[in-house]
Amino acid sequence: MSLEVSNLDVHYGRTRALRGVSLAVAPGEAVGVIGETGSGKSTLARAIVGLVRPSAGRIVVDGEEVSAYNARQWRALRRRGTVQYVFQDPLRSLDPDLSVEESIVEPLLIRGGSRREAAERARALLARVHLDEALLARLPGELSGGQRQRVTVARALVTDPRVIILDEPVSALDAANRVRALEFFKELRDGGTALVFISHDLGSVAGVADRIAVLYQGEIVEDGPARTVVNAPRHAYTRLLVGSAPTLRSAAAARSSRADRAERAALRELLQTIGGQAS
Ligand SMILES: Nc1ncnc2c1ncn2[C@@H]1O[C@H](COP(=O)(O)OP(=O)(O)OP(=O)(O)O)[C@@H](O)[C@H]1O
Repeated sequence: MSLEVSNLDVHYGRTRALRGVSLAVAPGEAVGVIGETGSGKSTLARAIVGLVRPSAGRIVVDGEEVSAYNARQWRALRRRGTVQYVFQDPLRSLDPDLSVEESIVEPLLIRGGSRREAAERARALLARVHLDEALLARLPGELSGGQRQRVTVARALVTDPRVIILDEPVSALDAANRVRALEFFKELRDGGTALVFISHDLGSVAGVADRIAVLYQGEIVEDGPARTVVNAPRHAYTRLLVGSAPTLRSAAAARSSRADRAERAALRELLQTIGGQAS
């Protein structure tokens, strides 16, 4: 397993934000963690990258029990970049004063790589996320939202992480960019990276997640193959999520003649990947 979380509890003072959470993600597997606001999604992600300390339970990354690490070991692990956390807001993870190239190469330079090698790697990574090299000289403020998100992903990839946690990876993207992003995440997953998608919207990650875990009030109430969770949810809360998922629900609206063709094609593709039907 690339990531194994077992019986994790996290407290903030007297608030118990996570209760006995267990989640395993294999290399080349994509798991969606879905839950409403306050359900504990960010807390889980933050615990996995060592930003909050669990009060009980274990976290094992690539065979190492990181939940037992001290601050120095965490710093070393972060420098290696074995686990990467891509924040929901790309502007939060990109320094506004650094060019795209500088942002991408920074983690490599911190690890002691040469500037020349780092620049070559930045070019290769930009191509990997399907962005033009002409963007290397731009500042984050000079990019579109979709381009910025791809730059943050390129930056996360620079350390060849075993696990990438993506917070709301497609929620802010339009239909065409969403489909492109999902295709790219599939390529990453197929290359052996373990992916964890965090979202409040089941529909937005159902097309790429192999498995979906539903987090409700700090507990995982359902965990199963994405198709099963979407088509035959067992828990009442999951049924509510399926019913209210904007992307899944809007599939019906997209069938109407008013819906624009690109949106309809994107939705069809999304639904096909999870075994649904769109005409
Ligand atoms: N630093 C903190 N101090 C105290 N309580 C916190 C802190 N961070 C989160 N919480 C509480 O822990 C619970 C889980 O919060 P968390 O941010 O993990 O939820 P979330 O599912 O990520 O929500 P959202 O989708 O709104 O980001 C909530 O009740 C929240 O109020």
